[in-house]
Amino acid sequence: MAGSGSAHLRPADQVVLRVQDLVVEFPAGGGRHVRAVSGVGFDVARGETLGIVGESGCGKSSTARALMQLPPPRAGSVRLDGVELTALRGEELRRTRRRLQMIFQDPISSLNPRRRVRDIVAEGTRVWGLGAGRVDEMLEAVGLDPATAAVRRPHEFSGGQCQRISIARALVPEPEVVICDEPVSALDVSVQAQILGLLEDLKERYRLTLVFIAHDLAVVKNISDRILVMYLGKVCELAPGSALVERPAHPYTRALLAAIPRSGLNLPPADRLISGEPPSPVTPPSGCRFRTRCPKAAARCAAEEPVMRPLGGDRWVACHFAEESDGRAWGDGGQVTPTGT
Ligand SMILES: Nc1ncnc2c1ncn2[C@@H]1O[C@H](COP(=O)(O)OP(=O)(O)OP(=O)(O)O)[C@@H](O)[C@H]1O
Repeated sequence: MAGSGSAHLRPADQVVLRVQDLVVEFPAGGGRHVRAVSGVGFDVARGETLGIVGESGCGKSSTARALMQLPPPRAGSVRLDGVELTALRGEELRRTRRRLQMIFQDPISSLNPRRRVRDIVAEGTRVWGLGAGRVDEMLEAVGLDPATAAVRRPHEFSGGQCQRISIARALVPEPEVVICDEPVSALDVSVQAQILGLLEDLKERYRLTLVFIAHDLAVVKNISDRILVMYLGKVCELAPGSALVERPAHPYTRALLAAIPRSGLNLPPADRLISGEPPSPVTPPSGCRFRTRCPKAAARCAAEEPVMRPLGGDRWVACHFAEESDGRAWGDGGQVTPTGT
């Protein structure tokens, strides 16, 4: 058990997706392993949008793929409506996975360039035996004209339009949960807002539950009901979106917020809050993984790994020294030391 604890998980009957003690590993040469995800746990209520944020390499995509069982995690539990996905194989897994679909970061490379849009979006209708009318319905739902869009190929569309096609393809199998892995990161800022708005509309219209992954807290803060912050393969904070933004408890969350221009918080400039790269997940620091970059690190942080503990108001944090704060308390100019020092 990797230390994040399970106290922050809700009873299973209140959630549609429940993830517990998730571990994802990759071979790192010389018989060693990268533990990309190290004991992550969270749950998502039906109709909720859970944002997952953290720097590049913190394990967001590995978590997303493990939810889909692509590939199955090294350890841990992923329950969809109480069904343990990690225990399913073959046809049973394929059938259950229909209810869980994914949208990827790079819309252009995730679409087969040789196929016409109708065939790309229709993939799910053939696999799942759904009527072809679903293709036109989904293209319309994402704001594309089926009459003209369906016969064209991906290279004839802009990045934003390609992401609309990806979203249509993901919605064809009538999923309950959609995992959006950095769906706007590759798009122009002007297009990002349109795609975010579209996802929110589709969520309402098709009663979807969303897991929304981004490295940029500015992107998730407006669309997430709750936000989970990851650092080096672990959860460090989980809270309702507004509370997390207004009263960040974990020093790492504060650093992420400080990186957002005009965040409204009285935080020191981003470059004073966090610097350097995260340590390697092959050899993570002892105790708290953030301690090598944390301005508040103390001896206890190296000796004892913090577990998730409640702060009230459905806020949870894995930090020995996190306190109730309205954000202003952070304006003390704390200096994050570079990695490895
Ligand atoms: N196929 C792989 N083989 C080896 N290591 C991997 C593999 N995929 C991911 N990793 C490593 O696992 C860790 C987590 O990567 P992951 O892609 O899940 O993070 P992320 O937060 O999604 O980052 P990004 O936004 O850059 O994709 C990183 O250290 C990464 O180098």
